[in-house]
This record gives sequence, C-alpha cells and structure tokens, in this order.
Amino acid sequence: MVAITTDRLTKVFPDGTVAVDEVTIEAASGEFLVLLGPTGCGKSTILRLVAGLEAQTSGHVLIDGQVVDRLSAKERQVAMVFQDYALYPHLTVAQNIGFPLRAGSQAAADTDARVAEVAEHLGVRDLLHRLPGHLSGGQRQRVAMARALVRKPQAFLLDEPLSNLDAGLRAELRAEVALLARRLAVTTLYVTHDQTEAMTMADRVVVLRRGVLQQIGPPAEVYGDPATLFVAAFLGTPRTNLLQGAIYVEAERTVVDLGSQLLEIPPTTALAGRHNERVTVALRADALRPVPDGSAKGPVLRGEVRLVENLGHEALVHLDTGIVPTPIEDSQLEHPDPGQHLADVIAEDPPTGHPFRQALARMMPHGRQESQPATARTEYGFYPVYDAELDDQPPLGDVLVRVPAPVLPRRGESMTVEVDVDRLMLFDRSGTRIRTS
Ligand SMILES: Nc1ncnc2c1ncn2[C@@H]1O[C@H](COP(=O)(O)OP(=O)(O)OP(=O)(O)O)[C@@H](O)[C@H]1O
Repeated sequence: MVAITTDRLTKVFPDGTVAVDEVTIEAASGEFLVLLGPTGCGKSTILRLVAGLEAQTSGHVLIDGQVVDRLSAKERQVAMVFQDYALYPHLTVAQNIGFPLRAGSQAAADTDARVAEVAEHLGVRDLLHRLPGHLSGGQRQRVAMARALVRKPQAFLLDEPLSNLDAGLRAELRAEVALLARRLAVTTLYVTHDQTEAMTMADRVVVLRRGVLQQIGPPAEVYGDPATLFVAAFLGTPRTNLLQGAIYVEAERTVVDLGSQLLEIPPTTALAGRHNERVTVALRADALRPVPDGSAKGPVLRGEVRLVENLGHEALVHLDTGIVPTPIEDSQLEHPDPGQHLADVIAEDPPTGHPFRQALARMMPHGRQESQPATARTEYGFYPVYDAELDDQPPLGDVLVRVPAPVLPRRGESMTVEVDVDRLMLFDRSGTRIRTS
C-alpha cells in the first residue's frame, strides 16, 4: 500500500471561496485517516483533490511519494465511494461490482473470481444477482464499497459513506468498514462530520475548520488534548462547557475568575505572564463530579439545577451557575476582542459617561446578579462580556454535569460539583490552548 500526502494543498473556487487552505497531511501506508469537521469545512474538497476529480489552486498531492498533480483520476488508482452509492440501477450487483474490471482488459473468468472474492469480503455474496433497487441502504453501500475495492486500489477514499443509513446500521457498518480497511491494509481517507465515527474508526483524526487544519492526531489525543478551542468545542458529547473567565496570578494563588465564581488552580509558571488575561475555560462533563457541599478536596462550582435529562443509566444535569459561556459562534473564535485587559479596565474603573465605558456597561450582566444562585461578584471583579443589544437576557450559563442514576437531583435544588483541575483546559482569546503543564 502507499502513503498519501497533501502538501500545502489549497483550493480557491472561482467565486473566491477558499475551500481548502494550505492543508498538509500525511496518511501513512495502510493508515485509516478520518477527516472531521462541520459542514463546509473542506473535507470533501480535499478528497476530490486527492482523487484528481478537482484541480488544486496551489500545493501538491503525493501518492507513494510521487507528485500526482498532473495525473488523471484514473491514473491515480485511487477508489472513491460517495454517500449516495452511485450504483447503476439497471445492472445487477455482480455487474456493478465488476464494472471497473470490465472496462479493462481482464478475462471474464478472472473478473467473476475477483467479484466473488470482494463480494465475500463485504458480505454481499448472496446478493450478486439482485438489482440495486431491491437492496437495503446498507446493502447498497456495501456494494458501492465492493465496486471501489475490486480493482485493488492504492487508496480508498470514502465521503460520508454511512450518512444515508439509520443509526443502528451506521454503528454496525462503521465497525465493519474500519475492520475491512485494516484487513486489506489499504490506505484510507474517510470523511465525516460525525465525531463518533471519527473517534471509533480512525487511526488518526484530522480536524478541519473553514478549510484550515486545526489538529491531527490519534482520537484519544485530539479529544483529551485539544490544541484549539474549536477542537475542544467540536469534540465532546454532551457539549463541552465553555466559560468566560480571567486569570489572576498572585504570589501564592492562581485563580480563574469566572465572574460569579472562582476556581483556584495549582500555581504554574505557564500562567505567570498571563495575569489579568481573559480566557475561555473548557470543562467536559467528565471533568465535573457532583459532591456533597463542603466535602470537595479541589475547587468547586455551585449552581441551581435548571433541568435534568434522564438518560436511564445516568442523567445530564443543566446547572445554572451564573457563569457566562463563551459563544462558540465562529466569529468569536476567529476575531477575538483585541482588548487584552478588558477585565482589568472594568474592575479598576467602573463605567462612567465616557462613550467607550457606556458600551462596556451595556455588556455587563448587572441585572442577573440578584436573581442567580451564585452570582455575587468575586473579589477580582471580572465581568464577562455579552452583547446586551443582541441578548435581552444574559446567555444561560448552564454547565452540563453527568450524574449517575439512580439518585437524581431535582429542579431548583442547589448542587456543588468538584472540578478535576487536571482536565480543566484554558484557551486564550485567539482560541489557542494555554498549556498549564
Ligand atoms: N464548486 C464550488 N464552487 C464554489 N464553492 C464551492 C464549490 N464546491 C464547494 N464549495 C464550497 O467550498 C467549501 C468546502 O466545501 P466541501 O464540500 O469541501 O465541504 P465539506 O466539509 O465536505 O462539507 P459537507 O460536510 O457539507 O459535505 C464550502 O464553503 C462550499 O460551499
């Protein structure tokens, strides 16, 4: 098998859309690489550029170390499978699978043997005489994959192949596809926007956003050690808690001020130069553990239970903490507020009639303070920012917490959760990870 490399691959469409922006990735020989990202992030375009179905604006595609920019799709000897199967409706399964071979010069007997072999691999051997119209969605997708593999391609490119299937079948097929690719040791690029698919199938995950590579690594690494706020926000079920805060570094203490609550974290030299800096705190639900009040050893967050979603084996508690979330809209991550020390300005010098200060004053969640359970202003006085013109109410500061069944809290109850500081992640205003260890 062969390695596939994209070298600063860029695609700008004629209307100016930058679909792929200097993306460099390398799939090692036999590796299963999953391209993951939200709709429109350029996943399919990368696949089409590698397949030779689209011409790049700049950069290169290399297969087995050779630049293939000038080779046609056919000459590249890669096989692509699309989500809509693209089977010929008037041909039987056997004819569909054998189609790429029949276009060549292979003898009929060889073709039949190869069709039978690959049909066996994909579990469609009993369906060879059927027409695609008489197959289920899952069977059609297996046939499409068999057709792609029949010519023993150098690489296997799959574009959301399971997205037309129902949830049960998807789960079944994703395990099968991952196993098949490994058994055949075929280098695979697999496109999906489904994080479960990416996490379960990939050797390494490539996270993309707006055509730009965010992070590449094994699933556990990308999940557990995200490089950017986008990756932290995109990977995580239930959604990752993203909270606005500011860092305060004193002689003895390092504190993350969340506006209405404080988290004291172990002092670290990594934060020494970041006194007063605004940050986003990212906490996955599994970094939070409900504890009886007063019994926690580490830092805690307190709040009022606003909603309990009972999932059977556990519940998802929405805890109103009075903390203002960092909006995960793209603009916030891409165009951070340039005022590095906004928290400082407000804390030291409360708003007056100055126009700049008035604008800031509108963004302060004063009204919320009385009505929330834990919104007494902290000693540091950090004021999270939200746009009062856009939001009548401050955005809900719900923190999602997993609570094991059967003892579930009730709506309106107070709750204390201990924060696992080892799994607390900080991001600067540009969305880049601040590593604390
Ligand atoms: N022919 C085209 N002309 C102009 N823009 C295009 C064209 N094809 C794709 N785009 C744009 O390029 C960007 C990337 O598209 P692409 O299909 O690669 O995204 P994707 O991540 O595969 O999305 P999805 O998950 O929805 O398939 C999008 O903004 C899309 O609108």
